[in-house]
Amino acid sequence: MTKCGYVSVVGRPNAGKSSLLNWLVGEKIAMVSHKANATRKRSNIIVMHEDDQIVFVDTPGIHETEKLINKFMLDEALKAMGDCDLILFLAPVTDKLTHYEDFLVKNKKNVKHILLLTKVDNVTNEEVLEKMKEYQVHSDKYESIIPVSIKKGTTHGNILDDVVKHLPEHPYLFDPEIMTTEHMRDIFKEFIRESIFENISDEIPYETDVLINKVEEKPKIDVIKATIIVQKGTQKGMIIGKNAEAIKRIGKDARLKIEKLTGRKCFLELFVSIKKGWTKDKQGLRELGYDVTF
Ligand SMILES: Nc1nc2c(ncn2[C@@H]2O[C@H](COP(=O)(O)OP(=O)(O)OP(=O)(O)O)[C@@H](O)[C@H]2O)c(=O)[nH]1
Repeated sequence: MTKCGYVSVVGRPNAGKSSLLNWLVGEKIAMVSHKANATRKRSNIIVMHEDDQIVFVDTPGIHETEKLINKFMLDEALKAMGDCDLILFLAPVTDKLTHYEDFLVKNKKNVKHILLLTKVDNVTNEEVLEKMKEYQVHSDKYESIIPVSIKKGTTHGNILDDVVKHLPEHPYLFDPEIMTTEHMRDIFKEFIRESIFENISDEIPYETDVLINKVEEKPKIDVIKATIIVQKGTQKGMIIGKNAEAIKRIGKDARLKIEKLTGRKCFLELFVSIKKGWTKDKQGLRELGYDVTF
């Protein structure tokens, strides 16, 4: 009998969740960003490990703030934690234990979890061992503790073998041929958002979102039209940039990512539109495709 189950990837913003998932999948599907809070919506990422199937649920970082968009993110993270068979808790090696201890309190259903110490390339081996010793006070709570470095490339096998050990015997939940249950449109949207984060400094990227207006598959090329939504005119100016240089860079970066994923040529046309206060407005969030239920 095959093993198959849901695994939530949880940790504070910037803990390295998307990087880890990308690395495990070996394809650029989950969104990676240098800034916190880039991952807003949950997405399933399916990894076949030998004959077993792992369904990773990417969750936003757990944190509390005032803005509605952030409340939604916390809600999603907690929902994912309660519903899964296993949690991978990511703790950057330089973090104090407090984030992990907060998580233990929030993990009300006591879902089994593996503790991953991330970014271990930032410190010496002695410091890694020292941190692992600190976590020993909680050794009755986690299944195992694994140091990870995406930069140095610790072997995937260890993590996936360990994950599968804790999954139930179950038939596949998804067709093994598909990498993700996310609609292609959602992936294109994430690529464009990621390119905004990479090209625009400041707080602006947090106040933008992207709508995919149209995807048309022509015989030799995919034509994608998308709108970047901002809150104010000044932000629109920043996104477009002097002589439209910024938006050209965003468009080019996003197009290359899309072409790499689909293996096809792509024509990406970007528009910018102003929609005041969308991060605080439930209807506005719904229109952007967020499933707001609270
Ligand atoms: N040195 C080092 N940096 C890493 C490693 N893994 C991730 N990073 C960096 O850490 C930053 C955050 O990584 P992400 O994968 O976007 O983090 P996240 O937890 O998904 O962040 P949110 O989406 O904001 O919740 C990026 O700049 C990564 O390049 C690692 O193993 N070593």
